[in-house]
Amino acid sequence: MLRLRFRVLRSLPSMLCRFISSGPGSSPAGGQAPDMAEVRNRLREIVGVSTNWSDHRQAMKDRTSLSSLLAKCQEDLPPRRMKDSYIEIHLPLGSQHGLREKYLNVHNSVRFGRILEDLDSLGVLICYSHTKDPSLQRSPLSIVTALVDKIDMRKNIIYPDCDIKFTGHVSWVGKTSMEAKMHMLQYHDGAYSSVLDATFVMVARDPENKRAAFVNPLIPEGPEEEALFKQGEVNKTRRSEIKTASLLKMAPTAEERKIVHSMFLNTLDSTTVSFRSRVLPPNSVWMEDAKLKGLEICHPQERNIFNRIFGGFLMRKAYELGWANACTYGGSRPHLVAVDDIMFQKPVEIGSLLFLSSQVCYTKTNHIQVRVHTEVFDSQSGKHNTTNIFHFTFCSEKEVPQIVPKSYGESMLYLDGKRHFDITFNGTPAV
Ligand SMILES: CCCCCC(=O)SCCNC(=O)CCNC(=O)[C@H](O)C(C)(C)COP(=O)(O)OP(=O)(O)OC[C@H]1O[C@@H](n2cnc3c(N)ncnc32)[C@H](O)[C@@H]1OP(=O)(O)O
Repeated sequence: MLRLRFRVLRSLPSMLCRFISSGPGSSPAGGQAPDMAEVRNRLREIVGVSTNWSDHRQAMKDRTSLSSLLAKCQEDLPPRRMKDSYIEIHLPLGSQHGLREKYLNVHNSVRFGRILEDLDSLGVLICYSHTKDPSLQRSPLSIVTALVDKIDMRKNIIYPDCDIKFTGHVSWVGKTSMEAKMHMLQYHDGAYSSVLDATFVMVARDPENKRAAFVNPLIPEGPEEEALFKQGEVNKTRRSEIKTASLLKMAPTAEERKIVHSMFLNTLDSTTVSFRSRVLPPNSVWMEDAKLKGLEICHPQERNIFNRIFGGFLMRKAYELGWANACTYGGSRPHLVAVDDIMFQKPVEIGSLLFLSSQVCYTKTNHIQVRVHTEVFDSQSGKHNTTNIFHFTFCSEKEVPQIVPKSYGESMLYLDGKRHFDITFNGTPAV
């Protein structure tokens, strides 16, 4: 897999105000950059949201008047450089005991769902920094998360009592969309080392979040930035190719058809001459028995700055359900290897009933590929609408049973899971 490293900008000073950390714990000496609370406060200021749910209608009305400030075309907006959006944020787990509780899991590690929430907020702030117009107090743009393209884990262990640092910047820009690259590092044994690299795609909308809005162009400076920008173009093309070849639109490849048929033959009952008698092979689990479901009532507390459900909250809930499914399936504690292609297809409205459904869809040795599908129920139309699809790759402590599809639909889920798994390990689906 192509892994571009971002060295030049890491040394740039933080763009925001500084805090000083105090108290014992595994923290580097000296000042600290802003924390996550500061990120969220900054986002509230940029958008101008109400802090009380009872005022949200008025706040939304106030934002509507900002529509006249939107650019008519991208060329009207001044270009930005990567360093204009560079941000460094600290999560002082080493020094702030109170904060640790929020992040701690029962395995004395960090809750990854919380990290997903932080990355989402940070990604949005990075994009607001890219599009910042210094002459305006509030941004007319509503910037939403469209996609988590990839999160690659570099370490299995995240210590709950050592400081964490996030860095990130806009790495590619389209007309109305922006790619944000973020890195998470942890301070341990006297130095910061990489924990994960993430790539998110954010989309700019008008103040009412009804139509797309132009964003400032990005001018890469120097060979490293040019390579990052080119990679953004490659990512866009890859995404569109994957979308075109989706099993929801196209038949599987010849190789994939062979895989499915061989699994089918492997489940036929050799004592009967029937296509219908199916027998589960040893050390296997039928796919229909590897689901775990959940429900969330979407309360105002989980709203984002645009009065919809916060994308990070959706990711945390989906991740935790997916993790629980992998844990039940594998019978031991799984750790996350990669997250890829989390799609935010539709906003989730406050008050929605959110149905989450996780499915183990592919396995290999001790790896488990889990897909989580979320949908909302519209009580007026009686219809369910898909809002998100999440893909997580986990690694279990021991070898796991093989997942076996029974129906044609399950076979497609299996192949889709395999494609995601192959992307994680080979950088491309092995089709
Ligand atoms: C604390 C604050 C955090 C706030 C963050 C959140 O919580 S946000 C909450 C979670 N997220 C959401 O609710 C978003 C839900 N999804 C949506 O509303 C919509 O699907 C969307 C706005 C993302 C996209 O809508 P449309 O598909 O109609 O957009 P449209 O076709 O006009 O495309 C606009 C631009 O987005 C890009 N685009 C759209 N979907 C994309 C995807 N899955 N992956 C990559 N890029 C995508 C297009 O290429 C285009 O870029 P170019 O114009 O450059 O070619």
